[in-house]
Amino acid sequence: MGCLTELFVALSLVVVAVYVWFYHSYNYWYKKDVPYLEPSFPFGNVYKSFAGKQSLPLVISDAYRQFKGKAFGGMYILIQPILVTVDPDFIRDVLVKDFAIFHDRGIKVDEKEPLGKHLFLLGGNKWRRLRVKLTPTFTSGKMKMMFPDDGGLRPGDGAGAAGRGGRRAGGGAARGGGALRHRRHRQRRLSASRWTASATPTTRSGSGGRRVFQANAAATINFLIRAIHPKLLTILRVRNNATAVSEYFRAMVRDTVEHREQNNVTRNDFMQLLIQLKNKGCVDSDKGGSHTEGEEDDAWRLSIDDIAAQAFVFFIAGFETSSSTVSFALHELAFNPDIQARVQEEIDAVLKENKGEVTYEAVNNMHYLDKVVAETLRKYPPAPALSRESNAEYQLPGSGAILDKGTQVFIPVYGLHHDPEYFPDPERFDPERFSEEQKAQRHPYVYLPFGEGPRICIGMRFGLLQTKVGLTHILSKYNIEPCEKTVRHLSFVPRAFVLTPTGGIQLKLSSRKNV
Ligand code: HEM
Repeated sequence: MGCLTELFVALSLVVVAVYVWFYHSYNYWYKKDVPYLEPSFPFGNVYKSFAGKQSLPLVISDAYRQFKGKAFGGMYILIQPILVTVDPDFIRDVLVKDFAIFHDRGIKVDEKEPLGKHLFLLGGNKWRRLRVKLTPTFTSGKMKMMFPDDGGLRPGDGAGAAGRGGRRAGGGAARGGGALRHRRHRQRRLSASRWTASATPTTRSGSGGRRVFQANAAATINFLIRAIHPKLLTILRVRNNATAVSEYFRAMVRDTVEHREQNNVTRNDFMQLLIQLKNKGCVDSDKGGSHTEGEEDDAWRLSIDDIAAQAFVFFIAGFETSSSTVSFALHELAFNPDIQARVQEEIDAVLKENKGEVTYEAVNNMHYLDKVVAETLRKYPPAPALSRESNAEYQLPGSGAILDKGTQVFIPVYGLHHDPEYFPDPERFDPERFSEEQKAQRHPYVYLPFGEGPRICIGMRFGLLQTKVGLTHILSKYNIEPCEKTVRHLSFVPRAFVLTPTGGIQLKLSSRKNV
């Protein structure tokens, strides 16, 4: 009995100590005189995210609406104070002017995870050096090179591992009409995600890729423990669910490299460029021959694990983002038949001029399609928030407050894109928001689907290209309409980091018999 009482007293003391510790932490923004949202024990301001009701980037975008009128505001992920930017001038400072202080994302790299050392996660000099090496893999010359001579990127054209292990999908899947489902693949159904996976050269099959995106409770718990203190992950020996994915990916990259090197196979894809970085430390110039982009860098050739990590990030960053954009665009076009007709008219005219071929130049000549994609990325930004971390103390603009070193700063992209001050009637789908006149009237830092500054999405041009090529192929052959299962106003999966529609997107495709 005595023992039980002691245990009870000890437990009560622990609970009280934790409570006091949390409440003490919740004074952080108050003491700095920074406007903040009132936190509640123990989740701070992210209960909805913890409970699986709303994703963290969307919780942050809601906070943006509450801070509107101020330059920034503070909130808490459990007890971790984070700053949300509101004023577009301040956003420009964080992303560009004061990049030297905010060059990292504040996401810790797991040193034991070989695939973790990729461009998105690395910080400081490691990031800078890698970014310089990888930038030449995304030139317009390289993009062009990835177009096959017979009419552009298509489902199944992915090459490399995708060609060997992947199943061909898409092409005839929706022939004669059918429903388009985003996220799940069934035979005879056209899948936007399957299409972009095959254009990114590292997939064995769509389902392998899918595992990377499986959002689950374990990932959320991992994230929250990290928010209390990153070291707790090591102390508690919490492994994220990445191990199986990591092994799968590394084996696939090793197989592909070995296959190409042993059989002298070369292909026009990212993997080939990564192999050049492994063997020479730089990629061949767009001019061909022995020219290289930059000097050969013997001191740092990428290791096989380095290239696996980059292939992995190209896949995760390029797969769901572009395929969701195709799906979201088709969803909006189904409900806006006049816009659909106009974009189809443009596609038909440009393809006619190009003898029916979907070439790099043809896609770049589709100016209305460009606006449709831009408006899709406004309404549905695949990355609904950006993050940065301060690496030094920082004077907050128009305030006496100093941001401490190591504070995470979030830029609420979704909130900005849905702010009626910048995009009147934000739920309306209107590509004309991206006419030259309207763009010139807007602050440039309120539209950030690819981020901005030196850390802007490195694959932006490729992402836009594969999205437009996908839409061109689909819209040149099919009319898109809502079907009985279509939901007009989409909601989003709460545990996903990339904006993902709950229940997928379901639409009716019917053959355009007149073309
Ligand atoms: C519609 C398609 C895409 C969207 C909306 C998108 C969006 C983004 C965003 C918002 C960021 C963060 C930028 C920042 O923090 O300022 C990012 C980073 C990145 N993206 Fe993309 N992305 C897309 C396609 C791609 C593709 C196709 C690839 C590669 C093949 C790619 C590779 C990357 C990489 C490696 C980074 C990290 C860059 C760095 O930290 O230096 N993305 N992307």
